[in-house]
Amino acid sequence: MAAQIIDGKAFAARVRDKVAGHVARLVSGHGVTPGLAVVLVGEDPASQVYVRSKGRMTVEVGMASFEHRLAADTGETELLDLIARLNADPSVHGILVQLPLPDHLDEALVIAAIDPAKDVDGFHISNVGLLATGQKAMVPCTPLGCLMMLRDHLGDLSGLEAVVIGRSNIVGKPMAQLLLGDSCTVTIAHSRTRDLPEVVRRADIVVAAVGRPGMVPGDWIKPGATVIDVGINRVDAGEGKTRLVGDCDFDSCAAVAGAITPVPGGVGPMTIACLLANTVTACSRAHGLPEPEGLTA
Ligand SMILES: Nc1nc2c(c(=O)[nH]1)N[C@@H](CN(C=O)c1ccc(C(=O)N[C@@H](CCC(=O)O)C(=O)O)cc1)CN2
Repeated sequence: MAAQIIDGKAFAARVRDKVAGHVARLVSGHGVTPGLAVVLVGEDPASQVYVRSKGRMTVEVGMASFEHRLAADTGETELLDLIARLNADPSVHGILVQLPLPDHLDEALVIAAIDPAKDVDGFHISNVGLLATGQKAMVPCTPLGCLMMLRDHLGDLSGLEAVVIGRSNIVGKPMAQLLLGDSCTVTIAHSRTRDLPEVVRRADIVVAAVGRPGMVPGDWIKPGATVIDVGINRVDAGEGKTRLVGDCDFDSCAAVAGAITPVPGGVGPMTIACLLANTVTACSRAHGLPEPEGLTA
């Protein structure tokens, strides 16, 4: 069986079009322009690329982009002061601090300083709690993107067996909450899980989010299952070059699965599209206006 390839790049473009439509309605109907502030501390090359893409795409959908680039040795007080100013700024509806932060900064403290209503990453403990209790939350962008692709591909997810491999706060745990919210039977597997291959073989939906290149081989996959590969791992491609691979061994998984996301071009592009979706949602909520349809969990 050859799996259907779920084209995250094309899906993300459709999500951005929907966001642009909602932004246009906010601007023309209510005189409100959603604004997203992105804070980058230091010069991590991958983060610089992501932040540049975020700024460009924010402007492309008609929103205001505020970029704050701080030196790698920026102190906690200076960063917290900036967040306090962004929290108080009515033209800023979404705040994102690009991760990872330099080692001397306390990530949990910095995230806790963001106004939960502007926390478009969905990492603030208030949003984590709201999601876990099935209430209206800001939902982390990568899992939200995975959920959108799953719903689009499978329709109703209720009753399906889902296995999430990885228990990070950013992907694994919120992904499991979202799947539970859609009435899947959810298992979170991790490095201590006994007989991981057998656990994964039960799954109608596999979400791999461990950051280990090619860890999931095709013989772990139930025939016809939907495989969402969140891994973005840069590996040696010889001759001084590198290439990106996922957590799943693509060829062997694609031979068994019903559908699979590629790396690159799968989950990755959905992360930024969902950040834009969360920003327009945050703006709508801040102004007591209807939320965009199809862009939330
Ligand atoms: N505050 C946050 N920091 C980070 C997040 C996040 O959601 N919030 N996620 C990642 C990085 N990230 C966005 O910030 C991100 C990662 C990957 C992609 C993407 O489009 N990847 C492409 C490949 C790009 C490449 O060639 O390197 C793909 O998979 O096709 C977008 C955004 C960590 N930090």
